[in-house]
Amino acid sequence: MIKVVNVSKVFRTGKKEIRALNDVSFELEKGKIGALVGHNGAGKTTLIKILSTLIIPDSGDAFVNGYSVTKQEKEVRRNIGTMMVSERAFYFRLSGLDNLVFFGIIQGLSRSEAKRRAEELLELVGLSEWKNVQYMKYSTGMQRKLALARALILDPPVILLDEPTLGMDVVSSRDFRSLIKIISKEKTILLTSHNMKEVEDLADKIIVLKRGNVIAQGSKEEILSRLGKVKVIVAKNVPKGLDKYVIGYNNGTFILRVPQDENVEGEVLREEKPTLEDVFVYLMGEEMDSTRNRSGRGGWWRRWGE
Ligand SMILES: Nc1ncnc2c1ncn2[C@@H]1O[C@H](COP(=O)(O)OP(=O)(O)OP(=O)(O)O)[C@@H](O)[C@H]1O
Repeated sequence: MIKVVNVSKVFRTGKKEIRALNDVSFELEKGKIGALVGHNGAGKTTLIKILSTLIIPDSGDAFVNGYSVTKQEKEVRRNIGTMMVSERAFYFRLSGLDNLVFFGIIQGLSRSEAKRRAEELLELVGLSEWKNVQYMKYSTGMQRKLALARALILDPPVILLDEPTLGMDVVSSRDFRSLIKIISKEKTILLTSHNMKEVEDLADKIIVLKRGNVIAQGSKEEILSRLGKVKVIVAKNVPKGLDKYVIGYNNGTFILRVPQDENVEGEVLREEKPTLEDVFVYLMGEEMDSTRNRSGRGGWWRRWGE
């Protein structure tokens, strides 16, 4: 179980203050998969780091299996397995098996226990055939699987995964998602992702962060209910503020996926139920434009069309 209670975190660099998390609260029950979503810099990794006891919140507290991240760090560490996005801890010249045995031993297992557990986990993540191959020869997908195996070494009840399928090809990421589902039956899993299809496929609960604030949370159905239908429109012009809904551009005409009640002049091709991606774009508001168009000259399609 994970419980986050009024967590805030401000980073200070020189005179600049960045409010990475602002009064964030949510709960995730045992056996559930939670997904933290939000634009770049929304605060997802900061929250994962707080839950991993890598950084301390300025205020509020979070609980992992009932243990406080601010007061019971050791207990929290025994209850979590983490897989961070920038994974540099593995030894490149050691095999997958030797890497896992090493991490088992430094986490307190005897050599024989570590070997037994490593073999078991390599089987689980589908790397048995590659166990004696050096880590540096592993593909991105294999490296990520090994990182997941390492997170599971002590069989912790809570698993934290920061962008677990980043950089993986379609088949590997689908494979990895199946693995996450298998593991989740016994555990609480919190992951971050920018891939809305992945979130749709995996998450029992979705927590949407925007500039460090939780702006929506709930089941997939609850999040989807934030938006009525969407319409796909071919239009000659994009009304101000609706740039984020453009999905295509061709010879001076735009294709938009917009919430049904938005007023856009054009030909409506079809109306559809919204996807999570639609709701995400809708909820993110001007954030999408500011992250996509740093030039301030409008979307890629505008620049392309100029
Ligand atoms: N150690 C740090 N020092 C200063 N600022 C930081 C630090 N870590 C994070 N930040 C800032 O805090 C904000 C939240 O960052 P965070 O990495 O949590 O976002 P994120 O949602 O994980 O983003 P992304 O999707 O790009 O990984 C950002 O503005 C980031 O620049």
